[in-house]
Amino acid sequence: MLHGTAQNPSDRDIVNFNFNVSSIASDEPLSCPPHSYTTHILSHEPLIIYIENFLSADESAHLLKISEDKFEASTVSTGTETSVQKDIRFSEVAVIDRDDVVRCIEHRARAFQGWNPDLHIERLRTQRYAVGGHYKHHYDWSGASRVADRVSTFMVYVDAECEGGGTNFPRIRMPDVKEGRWCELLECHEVAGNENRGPKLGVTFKPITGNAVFWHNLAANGRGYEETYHAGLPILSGHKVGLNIWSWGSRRMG
Ligand SMILES: O=C(O)CCC(=O)C(=O)O
Ligand SMILES: [Fe+2]
Repeated sequence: MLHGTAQNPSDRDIVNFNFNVSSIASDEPLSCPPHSYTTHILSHEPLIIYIENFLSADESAHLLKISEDKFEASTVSTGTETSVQKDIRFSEVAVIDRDDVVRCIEHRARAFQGWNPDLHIERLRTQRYAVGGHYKHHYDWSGASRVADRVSTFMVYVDAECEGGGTNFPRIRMPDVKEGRWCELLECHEVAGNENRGPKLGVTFKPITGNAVFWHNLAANGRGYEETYHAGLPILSGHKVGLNIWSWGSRRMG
């Protein structure tokens, strides 16, 4: 069991956590339809990879359908108390059933990370934001246990019909955006005459339906990356539905 304080506020059910209970998706064999996606490395340390077409249109539609009657107000937790605090997190969360479509998405997330036998996928959740919805800056790793933690995150955009609502990492440097396609995927606020001032700190991923951002939460020595501090920025118009895929693994303290 893991004991301690979850910094990620949503995770009351993870605090008393056991790898053999239902919060972790098992990895029974199944046959999944072929699927391909495109990856772009944004950062090596911490590893951050942008994934285009992580979900097919059919998978996104299916996730929305099975989530619809399960959404509940998102909560935050201080370790001992769990409550709705809309100034910190204003959204709804649905813990979704593990049908075959969902299990194929779990399977894709495991395969992406190299089929590591020590890696366990937490039950998938969708998260819905309406206008004004947001999630203030936080870490997905908890640091509460020396044994295990959320080693990685996929933030998947299931339905992103919105202005605003980007996923913001204030401590990550902007890549060089003069060439390539980064400005399709990231907010690029070019200031005229600013070309020589070097890379800007702070990256915001645009929410684009079907795409995902993947990152490592822990360094090789078990330290939680402070650079993974991130937020779901407020929705200015429209709505956003995300999918959280968190992988648990052992935390080796160096
Ligand atoms: O909605 C987002 O862009 C980020 C959500 C998030 O960070 C989380 O659910 O842990
Ligand atoms: Fe997060």
